[in-house]
Amino acid sequence: MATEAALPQTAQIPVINVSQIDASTADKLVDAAATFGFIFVELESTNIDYNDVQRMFELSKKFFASPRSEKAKCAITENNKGWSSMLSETLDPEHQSRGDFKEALNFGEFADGKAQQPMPEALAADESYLSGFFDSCHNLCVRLLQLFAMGLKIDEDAGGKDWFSARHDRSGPSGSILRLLHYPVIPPEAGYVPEKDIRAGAHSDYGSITLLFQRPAQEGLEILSKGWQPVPVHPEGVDTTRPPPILVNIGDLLSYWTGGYLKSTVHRVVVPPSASAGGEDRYSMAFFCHPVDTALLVPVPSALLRERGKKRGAMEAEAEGKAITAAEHLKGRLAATYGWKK
Ligand SMILES: O=C(O)CCC(=O)C(=O)O
Ligand SMILES: [Fe+2]
Repeated sequence: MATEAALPQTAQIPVINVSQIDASTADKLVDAAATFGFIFVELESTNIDYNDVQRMFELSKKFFASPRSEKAKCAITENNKGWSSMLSETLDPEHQSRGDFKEALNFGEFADGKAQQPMPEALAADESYLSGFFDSCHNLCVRLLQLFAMGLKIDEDAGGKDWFSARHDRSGPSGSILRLLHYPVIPPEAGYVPEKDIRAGAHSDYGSITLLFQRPAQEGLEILSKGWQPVPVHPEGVDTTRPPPILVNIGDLLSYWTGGYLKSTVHRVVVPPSASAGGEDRYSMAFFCHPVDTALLVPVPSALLRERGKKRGAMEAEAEGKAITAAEHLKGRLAATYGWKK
């Protein structure tokens, strides 16, 4: 359920401190998610250590710099795990000959510190470290899901603040993915055209919530809100000497689950014109949090949604006796994107 957020031209995505699990933080998060679908979360207010973010970016660089033949051994498969390069479906065919605009490495859930997919040679020694970072991202998502549940005023007798997190408890397989992204610089002689050289095509994310880690001075993300609006790495009011805040956005599944109340906002990546004159490669990292595959997307028992929600998404499906699971929701979204058979 991708929508265009009602973000006024001049509005800023709010920056929220999530160190407290309390009603005021919860209300701020839900407000931002219902208005913009995007929220900045102060990194220092989370369980994630900036040294780990930086080390992850070092590992990412190391992997993407490794020989193509090695990366190809971990090529992405239908389970959405592995390395993909130049996602051609996101690019205008007239630009195909330019080569790679973007490559990515997706890690699914680890089990006891072990990847459940071919491990790239360049990262083999860091498998348990990557698994630990995956866990930290998941734990932050659990905290955010608790805050969302509080802000939505989920009925206490139905599970209250733990209603979403109980459905993201890692008791079974899930679609959660940790993704490393690399956008190589386009050489100036390639005739860079900012409006055409889209590095990641317009899309919305599939899962519950996404954490996006951006690097200082590596802008490029834009969100669709009455036209394309650039998203800064350091928003106004956050000193550039501080770690960039984590950008959190709502995915299609959580939007579907809440009848569209929380917005899954369309976004894309361009490399700003200033980068055209010999800029640097852009690296980013995303953690896509999904419920366990078996979670049934029934209407959220929320006082706020009963009051303000629309009979859409999970609310409509339930009324028709067609509630789907998280796995079915994801399968539908992947099939729509990659043309894989349902
Ligand atoms: O690289 C970015 O900044 C955004 C990536 C993204 O939106 C995605 O992978 O879903
Ligand atoms: Fe995205």
